[in-house]
Formats: sequence, structure tokens, C-alpha cells
Amino acid sequence: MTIRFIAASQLPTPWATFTMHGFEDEATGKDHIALTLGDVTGDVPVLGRVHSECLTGDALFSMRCDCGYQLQEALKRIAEEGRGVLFYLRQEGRGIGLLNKIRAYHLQDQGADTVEANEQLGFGADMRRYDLCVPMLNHLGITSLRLMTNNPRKVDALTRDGVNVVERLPITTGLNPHNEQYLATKAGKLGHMMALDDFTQASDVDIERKG
Ligand SMILES: Nc1nc2c(ncn2[C@@H]2O[C@H](COP(=O)(O)OP(=O)(O)OP(=O)(O)O)[C@@H](O)[C@H]2O)c(=O)[nH]1
Ligand SMILES: [Zn+2]
Repeated sequence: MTIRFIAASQLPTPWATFTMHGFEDEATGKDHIALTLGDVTGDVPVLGRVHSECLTGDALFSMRCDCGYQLQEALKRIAEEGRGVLFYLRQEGRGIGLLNKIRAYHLQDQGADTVEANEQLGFGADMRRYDLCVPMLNHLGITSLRLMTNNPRKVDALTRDGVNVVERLPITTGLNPHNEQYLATKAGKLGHMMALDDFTQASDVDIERKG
């Protein structure tokens, strides 16, 4: 795996002006991004989010999942802290790609849950990998993370890859009638550590989006 830094620029958002670092994964041809705020070098653990691409949730306002809400919440929390990093990894659809995710959604429309749909298409439930974060973390001078995630398998995978995750912070936002079953499946079958009672409702987030 060769991850190559290409360029950095400013990225103003409603929450803060981040620095956007672009990387190229030479093996896959995929582009990955890290957004940083403040000085992320040094020994003090950095508030972080390792976010996997979800075009439908992140860009098209889909309410089928919680991705867009989590993305917004993570940027907001980093801005409030004044320091942090968000990795935007181009592994759409838990690694199966956008078109296969649409195939999986089609099966889910007919009754399959998110895990069964992947399996019916011949994929594992979660095909993502996180080792590409290591060269990006090294490039940015980040030595340890306080990671916003509900996914203990993400923490385990990053730890196995050599990333120092010192704390896991829940990120439970965006519950709505369209994703309630999906979130229940994530908790029940994929091991996400979250209870639906912990979630803020999507309507709360919508107000922020308009603001
Ligand atoms: N194959 C498939 N991928 C999905 C589906 N819904 C969301 N995704 C993808 O799942 C990824 C996000 O994973 P999640 O399981 O929501 O969350 P996570 O990153 O494991 O855990 P958190 O850190 O707690 O958000 C993104 O790449 C989405 O495109 C689905 O029904 N099927
Ligand atoms: Zn999503």
C-alpha cells in the first residue's frame, strides 16, 4: 500500500475553516482526504473521526443511514474543541462500492437487512480496511486519537494496524423513521455499541442544517 500526499488547502465550512489534506492511494487509485483543525501534532490525543464514504448520506441527504448526521456532528465537535482530524475514506458502501450498495438497498427494499443484503450479493458484511490511515496519521504528525465511533471493530482494526486509540467516544445522532431498523441491525448484528434511546432525532439535526 502506498499512500502519497498530494496537496493541502483551506476548507471553510459552517463550523470552522479546516485544512484539507489530499492523498492518493496508488494501489487502488482512490483519493482520500483528511480535514484537520488546529495543531494536531504533539502528545495530547487528538479528537478524531474515521468516516467511510456514503455518497447517499453525506451528499444526498439520505435518511436511510446515519452517515450524513455523523459527518456533520463530527465536524461540529472538532470545531467546538478547536482541534481535531476527520478522515474521509473512499470506501463507499462498507467497501463494496456505490453501485453494489444500490443493489444492496434494492434487496433491503424487499425485506433483507443490511447484513443479509451484502451476503446475498456475495460480499462480507463489512469489507472495509483502515490501514491506510497509518501513513496519513504519520504525515500529519498525529500520535494518538480519541475516536468518535460506535463501532468497536473499527477501534480494534485501527489498533491492530498500530494506531493508538486512547478513547472511544459515542456518536449517536440522526435517528429517524427511515433508519431505525438499519441502526437496530448495526447494533444487533454488526456489534455497534449504541442504544436507540441514546440517539438525537434527525429533526434536531435538520434545524442545524438549515442554520
Ligand atoms: N453495503 C452497505 N453499506 C452501507 C449501508 N448503509 C450504509 N453503508 C455504508 O456504511 C459505511 C458507514 O458505516 P456504518 O456501519 O454506518 O458506521 P461505521 O463507520 O462502521 O461506525 P461509526 O463509526 O459508528 O459510524 C459507509 O461506507 C456507508 O456507505 C448499507 O445498507 N449497505
Ligand atoms: Zn450512509
